[in-house]
Amino acid sequence: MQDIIKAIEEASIKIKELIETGDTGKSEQENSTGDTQLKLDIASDVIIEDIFKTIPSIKAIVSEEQEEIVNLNENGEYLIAYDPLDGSSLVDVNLSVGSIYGIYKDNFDAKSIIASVYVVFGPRVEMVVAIDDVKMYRLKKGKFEFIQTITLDEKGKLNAPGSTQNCWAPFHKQLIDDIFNDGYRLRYSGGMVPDLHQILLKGGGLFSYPGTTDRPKGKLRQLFEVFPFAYTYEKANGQAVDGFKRALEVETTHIHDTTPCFFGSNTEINRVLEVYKKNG
Ligand SMILES: O=P(O)(O)OC[C@H]1O[C@](O)(COP(=O)(O)O)[C@@H](O)[C@@H]1O
Ligand SMILES: [Mg+2]
Ligand SMILES: [Mg+2]
Repeated sequence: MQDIIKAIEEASIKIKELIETGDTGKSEQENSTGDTQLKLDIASDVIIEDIFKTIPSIKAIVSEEQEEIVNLNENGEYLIAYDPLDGSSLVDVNLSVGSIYGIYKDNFDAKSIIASVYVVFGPRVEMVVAIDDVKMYRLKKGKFEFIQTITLDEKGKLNAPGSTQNCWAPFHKQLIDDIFNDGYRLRYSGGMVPDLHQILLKGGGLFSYPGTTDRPKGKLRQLFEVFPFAYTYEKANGQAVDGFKRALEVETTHIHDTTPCFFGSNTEINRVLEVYKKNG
């Protein structure tokens, strides 16, 4: 596993350079989810794939930006699903973005995830590794230094409500309104990595990306986005659910499947489960 973490560190140093100097324009291509790919999405995907190809312990990889699984080493132990540049459309307005990696064994599905890593590219570059616990590292002078272990409080103060609000179910809108009426503060940048990183570091709160009338299964992708963060939140003493059950119990039928998702500390997630149980 250490070889994979080192590979992610190496890729992140290159992606940082790419973000700082690369072209933020659109490419001519779409990915499997139908998003127009930015040149930065494609270039960061190439950086990661080229580095992962040199690691013998990786059996196969799949990227949010590619259609198919890429087999690497027959005898490799690990499968990695990754989102090379999450929130890439925020680079041109100079907001934070990230990379997300889910490390799986045997199958690309929720019950096979065994570790998760994400990297935030903001004013500083930070890497968060969840294996048995959740550890944060910061890039300083070309090296990732350990900074702290992350754990969530039982209850937080932040609310990050995602997706198109005029497509929310009325009970979901009521839930979000009630949370604001209880004094929670709005914190939503449109980048899943910095938004979830903020909630983790500020002790807790709620990030939601529900199913909506325009996207009943939500927007966020199971293997590349939801399961890795679900793993991290659970290891940090929080929870991640699809409204009704643990996100890590959601079935995957296709590598690019999406799911509604909610991440947070225990008080907020229990509140979501209660409301969805009554209305779902
Ligand atoms: O603009 P919306 O609908 O709230 O969606 C925001 C979400 O979409 C994403 O940007 C999707 O990720 P990509 O940029 O990798 O496609 C998440 O980072 C973010 O949480
Ligand atoms: Mg993404
Ligand atoms: Mg992406």
